[in-house]
Amino acid sequence: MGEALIRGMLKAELVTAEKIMVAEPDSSRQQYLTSQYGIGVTALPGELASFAQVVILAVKPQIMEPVLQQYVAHLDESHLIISIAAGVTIAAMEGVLGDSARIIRVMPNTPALVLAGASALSGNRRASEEDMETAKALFSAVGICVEVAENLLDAVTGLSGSGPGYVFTFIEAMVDGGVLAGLPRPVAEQLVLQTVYGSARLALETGEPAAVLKGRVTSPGGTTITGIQVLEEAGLRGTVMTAIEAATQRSRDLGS
Ligand SMILES: NC(=O)C1=CN([C@@H]2O[C@H](COP(=O)(O)OP(=O)(O)OC[C@H]3O[C@@H](n4cnc5c(N)ncnc54)[C@H](O)[C@@H]3O)[C@@H](O)[C@H]2O)C=CC1
Ligand SMILES: O=C(O)[C@@H]1CCC=N1
Repeated sequence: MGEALIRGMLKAELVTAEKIMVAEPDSSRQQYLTSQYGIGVTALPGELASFAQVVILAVKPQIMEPVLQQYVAHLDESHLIISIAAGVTIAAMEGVLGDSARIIRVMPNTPALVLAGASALSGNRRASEEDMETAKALFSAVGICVEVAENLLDAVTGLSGSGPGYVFTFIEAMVDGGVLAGLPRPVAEQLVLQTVYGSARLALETGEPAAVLKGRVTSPGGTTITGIQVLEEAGLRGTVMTAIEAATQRSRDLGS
């Protein structure tokens, strides 16, 4: 996800490559990032802290605490700390960095890579209005960005953070359905991706509720309502809701 943000921010021309440095312990990843994006790389927390005014934490939640311990001696109130880690609370980060740290949590998603991300953020009391505007500018450059209360970030993670995973699973299933109906897979893939893209654009650009837009597809006694009946009988809606609640709970568990 960190790389998606790098690519998105460079593509949005929000920052130039020389303004970005990545702390990455894996030397092969270091070489890849430098050659791919022309950005600075280091394995040294001190070098990163000296270079950056905004530090984006994009390591897995399971290792956030030990990683913060590596940085605590190098970070101070001059740094804006932005974490994209699922579940890791501001309080947990303040527990390592101290309660004078300026911390903002953001939950983005991978479409940020093509400037179509969905992010939500929440800051601690030390994060100034300017800090919040900085974070909003960073993540608005790669999609939409909304502010929520921190206790809703688990729901954001379960919904839009993980959401591309649900959508890609549905896309896979639709493509397989097209193949089952006799279409060559490449043709089915092309049609499915455009259908999902077009449907999302139709909803975004008309602002009409999904139920209304669905109504315009479901001809009486037609094919669509026949297919939807199967989805409803299989409990599609309830299953999707349960999946999002389960992912939300996983986010809570990662933070506990
Ligand atoms: N993958 C996604 O769609 C999203 C992920 N996130 C969050 O982003 C974070 C990263 O997730 P992924 O990108 O999926 O994991 P990842 O494993 O692809 O990336 C984590 C990166 O951290 C690096 N790393 C490990 N130890 C390090 C250290 N000591 N110092 C610096 N870098 C270190 C790894 O080399 C790796 O490149 C997680 O906290 C996740 O919750 C948030 C939103 C969406
Ligand atoms: O699956 C995960 O834990 C990460 C956080 C949201 C999307 N991917």
